[in-house]
Amino acid sequence: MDNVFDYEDIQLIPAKSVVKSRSECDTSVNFGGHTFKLPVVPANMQTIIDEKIATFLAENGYFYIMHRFQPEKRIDFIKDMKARGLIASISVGVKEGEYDFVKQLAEENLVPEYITIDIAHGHSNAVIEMIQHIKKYLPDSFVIAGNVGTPDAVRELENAGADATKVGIGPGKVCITKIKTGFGTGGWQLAALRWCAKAASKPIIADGGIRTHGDIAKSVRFGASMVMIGSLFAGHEESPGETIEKDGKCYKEYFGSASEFQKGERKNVEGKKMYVEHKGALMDTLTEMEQDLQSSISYAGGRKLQDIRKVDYVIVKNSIFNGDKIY
Ligand SMILES: NC(=O)C1=CN([C@@H]2O[C@H](COP(=O)(O)OP(=O)(O)OC[C@H]3O[C@@H](n4cnc5c(N)ncnc54)[C@H](OP(=O)(O)O)[C@@H]3O)[C@@H](O)[C@H]2O)C=CC1
Ligand SMILES: Nc1nc2c(ncn2[C@@H]2O[C@H](COP(=O)(O)O)[C@@H](O)[C@H]2O)c(=O)[nH]1
Repeated sequence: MDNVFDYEDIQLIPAKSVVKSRSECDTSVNFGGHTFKLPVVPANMQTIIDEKIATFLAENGYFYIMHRFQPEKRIDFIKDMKARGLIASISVGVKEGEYDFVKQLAEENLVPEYITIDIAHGHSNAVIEMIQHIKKYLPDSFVIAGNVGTPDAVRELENAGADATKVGIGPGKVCITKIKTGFGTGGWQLAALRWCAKAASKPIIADGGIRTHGDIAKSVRFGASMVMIGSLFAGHEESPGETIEKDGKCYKEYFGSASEFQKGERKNVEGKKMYVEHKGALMDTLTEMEQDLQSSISYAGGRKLQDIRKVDYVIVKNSIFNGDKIY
């Protein structure tokens, strides 16, 4: 790896605008055969998404991935989404019971449009075997496999049959993998994304480390088809986490999927819990993301999302925030 950088080390270089209004810029993306309003998906974590939010997102044209931490609810969830004519997008793990679950879906002819294999270290035989198992029993499901952080891993999972790979090991806000293990893409997630995207022949989801809406445009520039975001989606009125009040302010919990709060035990803990300030309605954030991304497209001198891919960039020596708080 030569140039190593992260989101805040990069600025995209503006090109002459070709639109009269930013509202002309189209942020939609085709991913896995469906078109979504934004190249953004809330993280498949228990304090970020639940059945209600998934339904809201699907009804309003946004991509979603339901988490896998209440496995017993997944069958009813898929049935419910199908009954409403909505896309079913679920997560699975790699333990023995998950193989039976996939077979059960096939037997009941319940075919989710998207299945995400959600594993910390996705470059493994366990994930490769699960990809092959899903492709055998549910060949029409679009399989997203992860997480990975190297071109080798991307190639191997694609060759095993994955339709998309998810890149990001350790850049998450509630992640402590980098501290506990010394490994990952934390601190150079954007460069890792570029590295992986160069090797990929199928779409990539950039996962973790997004701290501002501008980071979405940067992810697209460096090869992401979709961007998974946790912390920016935490703390909304609709968010599943517990709400607490402190010094007259409301906060909501956001915890890692490998935290002891998720696992119920202190074993192989690689995540923590934090409280984020209450942010209001989820729809307001999605609307602001869309407006900011429309603006990004206009600065790219384009009309559609893919135009961001063509812009130049510079690596800035100091933090682009110059010590300022982000907001
Ligand atoms: N994106 C990221 O940076 C990270 C995300 N996470 C999230 O935490 C959740 C839990 O992840 P995960 O622990 O994978 O899921 P599971 O707890 O379901 O573990 C999956 C299986 O993989 C094994 N396993 C876990 N880690 C490794 C490893 N490093 N090497 C070899 N085998 C391993 C586990 O066995 P055993 O437990 O016995 O080792 C288990 O059999 C997921 O939602 C994941 O996305 C967690 C860490 C990093
Ligand atoms: N190392 C860990 N990573 C985790 C854990 N739970 C979730 N995640 C990853 O973080 C992103 C969200 O990142 P954010 O910066 O947008 O908040 C999520 O999609 C997972 O990939 C965890 O316990 N440990």
